[in-house]
Amino acid sequence: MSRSPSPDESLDGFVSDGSDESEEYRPRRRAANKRNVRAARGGKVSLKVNLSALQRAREVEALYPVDGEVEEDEAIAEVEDTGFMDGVLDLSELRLKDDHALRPLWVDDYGNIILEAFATLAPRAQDFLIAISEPVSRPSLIHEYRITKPSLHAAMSVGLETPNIIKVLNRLSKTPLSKKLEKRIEEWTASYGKIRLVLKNNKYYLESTSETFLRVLLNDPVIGPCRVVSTNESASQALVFGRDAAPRRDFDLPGTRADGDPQAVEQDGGHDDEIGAIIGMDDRDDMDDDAVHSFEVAGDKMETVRRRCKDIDLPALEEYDFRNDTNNANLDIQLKPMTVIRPYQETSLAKMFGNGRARSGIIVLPCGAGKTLVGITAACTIKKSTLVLCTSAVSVAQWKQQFIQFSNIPERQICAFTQSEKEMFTGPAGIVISTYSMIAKTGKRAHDAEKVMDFLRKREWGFLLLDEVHVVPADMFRKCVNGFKVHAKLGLTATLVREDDKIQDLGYLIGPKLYEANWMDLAKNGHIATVQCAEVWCPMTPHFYREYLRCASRRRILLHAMNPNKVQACQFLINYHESRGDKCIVFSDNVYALEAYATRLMKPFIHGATPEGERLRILSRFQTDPQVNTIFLSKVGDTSIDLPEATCLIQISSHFGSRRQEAQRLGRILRAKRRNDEGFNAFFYSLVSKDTQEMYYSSKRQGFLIDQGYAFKVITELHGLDTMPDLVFRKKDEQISLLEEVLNVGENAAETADHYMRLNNGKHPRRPAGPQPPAYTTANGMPAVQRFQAPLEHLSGGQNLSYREQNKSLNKEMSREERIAKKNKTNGPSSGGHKLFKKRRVDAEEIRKQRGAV
Ligand SMILES: Nc1ncnc2c1ncn2[C@@H]1O[C@H](COP(=O)(O)OP(=O)(O)OP(=O)(O)O)[C@@H](O)[C@H]1O
Repeated sequence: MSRSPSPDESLDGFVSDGSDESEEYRPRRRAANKRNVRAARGGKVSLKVNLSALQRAREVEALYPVDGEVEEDEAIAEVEDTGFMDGVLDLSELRLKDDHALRPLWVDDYGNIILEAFATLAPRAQDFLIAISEPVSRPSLIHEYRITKPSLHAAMSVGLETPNIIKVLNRLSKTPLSKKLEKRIEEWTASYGKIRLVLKNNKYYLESTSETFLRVLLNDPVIGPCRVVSTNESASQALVFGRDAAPRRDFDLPGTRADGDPQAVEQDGGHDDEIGAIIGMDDRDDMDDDAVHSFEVAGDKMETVRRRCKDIDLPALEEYDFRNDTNNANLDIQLKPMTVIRPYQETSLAKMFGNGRARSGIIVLPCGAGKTLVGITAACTIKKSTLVLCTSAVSVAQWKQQFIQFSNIPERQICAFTQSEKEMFTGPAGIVISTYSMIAKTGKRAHDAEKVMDFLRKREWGFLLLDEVHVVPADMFRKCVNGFKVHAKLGLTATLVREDDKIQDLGYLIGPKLYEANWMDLAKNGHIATVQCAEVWCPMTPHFYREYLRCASRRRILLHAMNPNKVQACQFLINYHESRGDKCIVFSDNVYALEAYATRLMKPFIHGATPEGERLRILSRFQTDPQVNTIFLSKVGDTSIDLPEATCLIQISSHFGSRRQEAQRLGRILRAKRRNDEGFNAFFYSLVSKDTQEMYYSSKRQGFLIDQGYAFKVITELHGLDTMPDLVFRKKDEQISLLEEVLNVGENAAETADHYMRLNNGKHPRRPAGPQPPAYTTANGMPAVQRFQAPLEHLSGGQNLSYREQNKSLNKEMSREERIAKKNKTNGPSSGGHKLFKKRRVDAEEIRKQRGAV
């Protein structure tokens, strides 16, 4: 029987790298290997990787159809580059090592890696893989990773060296690493760290210890012209800039250990130092021993310079030696003594400050895992002026509140720059929090806003914090990164995905991904809630489906959102969960559907047009009032709404295939207060109208969460729904009335379609496979004429009395109630209401008194 090593055990003792194997064993091994792979394919260990490049390419192609053959070529090129073919990672030709059962990895020539997550060594291997590769998919038993150029650069940036990467990978792999992969890793890491981009005295310089590399940049047709040539300097002359101080290795965040200390790694066990090194040891100080050559580059050309450096495989390293920065004033900020950061927050920060400097990059943590505190701790470590950019004014308020809650920053040193607040700090250093749109605004600004912008542009910032960093690649926002003089940048996000291909741009706009937490691990440790996910299939009623097949795509959105069976399913789930004591959020992207559902089911709702005061009132009632257990939210609630009371989420209409939105919505219940109760589960339901395009989009949306290890169950029947009292739209004529209403609302009601068309460059979505609309539609699928036959009373709502009766908005009810309560409070219980009734009340009081006297 094979011996199971303990996780801390050295790999040296029981593992040989297979290179000493004699030729005679090979055929047998190959056969064993093939058997193993066959067994794996048929049994527990499936090597069929569902998200292959080709499949992804097809999915993207289906969503964003592009004419021509270029795409196919690109897909094939990608397949060749990644080694995937028809969804299968072919490892059958590889030779297994003797003790392969003890090793947790399968690694192919292209850097595709499968981790057996159930193996004893899996936790350590996982730490290593997160450092050197991109997590692709991490369900419960088998994880998939991929080594890419940026992932290797990220590994180098946290102090790993090429020989160590190859050595550890080889040790953990069930088969010897191929020479091809070794060569790839060597090539991809060869030029890393040769160039640095530094900001000194408000000017950017490209630096290198090697004059040769610097000359390559100087002579480059793109970077060369970005150089700022001083009057007394010839264009070909590289300027010797001086020596940099040696990097310090003390990482002194409150409550953290000295990760950069080599002794700490030794104490971990000297034999395991290569794996231990990923925690933050850094031996790269060769750049600091030699003279540094540099030249200045124009501040407004930073994006071009960064991108070009990446393209020519000389990525510019951006590290900020904040401890030795005497030019910028220090900010007196530190975490409050009672603030304790969690282990994963500490690990992510160790990646940023592992060598005593601040590395620019991106930290990926699930929603509700506390990214804000990670950002605040980073700011407390750098202790220089900090600029925070987030997505909305609500987030600005939350960041400010959390800075004050977790750190000792005085309120006057922290300012907000939004539509309504235009503050500037006094003194040499401080913190400014603003939104991307505020900064990215083009055109003329108000005088006070322009003054603040001037204040922001003129100074040097020690630290730029970018919340929800996935928005940055959008054309509108990328200038936020380039518009300021910044030393260190940290991007925070839960979902490093976009439906366009711009996410890669973050690599040169911000920096490499420094850390990505595993959602399932955080859930297991109680930092976020455990969620049960389900997709509820709601058949379309015959009337709705007939119209669905006839209508243009914009109208279809409304039809599948307003499907009466879906409304019923929603009502059933709300009732079920409210009776269990859950608090529910129902999400709908479609505002028309949102209002219609909420008014029909008598629940409050919030969307873009809901006034601020009403929003706050509804949210506070949801949190505190046992009578208000369900609210309806449009996409305004996707991010930055902190409702730890919510334990159940129902999605009735969503924004096409957005994986990010699905994850962000799930994030609303990951913060559930009750997450630490024994056996507690939060619930996430997606209601999908069967046999409509929603089915396709729904599976696409789930992609990201499935990769994080969530499993979606499909519910085809809700038991007890038929017998539920007060079930809405039980009668056929009610359903028909609803259909009429849907067909009669303006085109704008299908609001989400516009967004899709924008994404799709103005083209109409492709028709899904299946029944096609009848012949009276035009060539591009639009209906020539829209006719609907119905008796007059249907159109006038004559048959719709029972529907109209409940058609009141609870929002209005709630604000009326609250107004009365407020008046009662100020005027005493017997007063309030209209003055006419006040008079009557006084009269009634008189009469009562007289009766009492009798
Ligand atoms: N170490 C910690 N100690 C105490 N509370 C914490 C800690 N980390 C996070 N929290 C709390 O957890 C909650 C969620 O944190 P936060 O809002 O930063 O999450 P997030 O990751 O930014 O989520 P989202 O992506 O949804 O905005 C907050 O109430 C925050 O105060």
